[in-house]
Amino acid sequence: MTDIKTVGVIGAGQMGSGIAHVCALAGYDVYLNDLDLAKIEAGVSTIEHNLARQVSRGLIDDAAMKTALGRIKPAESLALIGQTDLAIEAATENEEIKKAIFRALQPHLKAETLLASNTSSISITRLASTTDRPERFIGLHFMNPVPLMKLVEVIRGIATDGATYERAVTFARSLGKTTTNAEDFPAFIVNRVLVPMINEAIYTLYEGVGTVDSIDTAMKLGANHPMGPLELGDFIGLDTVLSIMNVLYEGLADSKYRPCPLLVKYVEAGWLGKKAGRGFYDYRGEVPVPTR
Ligand SMILES: CC(=O)CC(=O)SCCNC(=O)CCNC(=O)[C@H](O)C(C)(C)COP(=O)(O)OP(=O)(O)OC[C@H]1O[C@@H](n2cnc3c(N)ncnc32)[C@H](O)[C@@H]1OP(=O)(O)O
Ligand SMILES: NC(=O)C1=CN([C@@H]2O[C@H](COP(=O)(O)OP(=O)(O)OC[C@H]3O[C@@H](n4cnc5c(N)ncnc54)[C@H](OP(=O)(O)O)[C@@H]3O)[C@@H](O)[C@H]2O)C=CC1
Repeated sequence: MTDIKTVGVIGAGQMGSGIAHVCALAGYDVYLNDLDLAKIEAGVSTIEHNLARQVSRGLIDDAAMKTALGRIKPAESLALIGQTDLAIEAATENEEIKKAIFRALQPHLKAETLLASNTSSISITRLASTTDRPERFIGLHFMNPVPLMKLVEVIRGIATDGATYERAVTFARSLGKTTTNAEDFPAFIVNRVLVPMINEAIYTLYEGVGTVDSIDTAMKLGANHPMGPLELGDFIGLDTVLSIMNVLYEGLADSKYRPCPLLVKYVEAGWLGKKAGRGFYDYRGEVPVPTR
């Protein structure tokens, strides 16, 4: 059993809302924070939509949905997050943003609060070093979409102690997740393997080897991937894909990780994928339409 009762989630985007969703369903009281109340409310309505989908599929009942929603409280101030037993940061994949969040949270933290980051790629050791408790700081890397994906990667920074690791693993398992241990190197395991594959698919498009449709169809039917790599890039968010490639490129100092210029162009255009309405597909109509 976990001794954690309350969970704070910072960032109410696709991952923060998913983490709040599974925590509330598992019985935790959740405080959800973002830059303003409108963003928190948007996160809560995403959770409501995704819980309703689980009800319609017979995975949970109506009462469980209502109880879970009742457990999620908006936290406009980080002061509320600092009083939780476990604070999970799930804001934009940018090291400076994440460090600024942990610095701002610092004065509000109760002594026992455990800190976690859902970062996809950034050093847990570096993020932990901005806090007063690197021994109680850990990477809890959930997968997207959180309610459906079984894995949580657990990443210890250089100073993370054994008790924190055990508590984090017990917590993730209490959400019905399976954990794997990854060492603290750029992008850990899943994204070290997955994101260069997505970047390579974008090079394949850039070099004219295939179209959006032929590349995704090839990988879905030829390699049994549930989503094609370009659809998956859009699903993750192309800003996040680019950030991860940059962390790999800089952190491993190897040119094989250079981000594809076409990926950079899409991000510069604000075509960030599904969450922005447009990426390698245009999602604004009835069905997604390839943009190349
Ligand atoms: C970047 C990182 O740091 C790490 C990562 O997470 S990498 C990404 C890892 N994830 C993947 O690789 C996912 C690959 N895709 C899949 O496995 C499958 O397509 C899937 C599990 C996502 C969906 O499978 P499915 O249930 O057969 O699809 P379907 O019922 O049609 O649902 C698809 C839709 O529901 C979402 N979804 C379904 N149930 C959901 C739930 N309970 N909560 C949230 N989203 C849900 C999907 O994202 C998608 O959205 P829309 O319908 O709103 O457009
Ligand atoms: N997308 C994915 O598939 C996965 C992502 N991750 C990781 O999860 C994290 C979040 O990603 P994701 O949910 O996809 O991104 P989103 O862009 O969907 O959400 C990020 C949210 O954080 C908000 N935010 C930015 N700065 C702050 C701040 N200072 N305080 C509070 N909230 C802030 C953003 O607001 P605004 O939009 O106004 O900037 C936005 O609402 C990243 O670290 C990412 O790498 C991990 C696993 C999978």
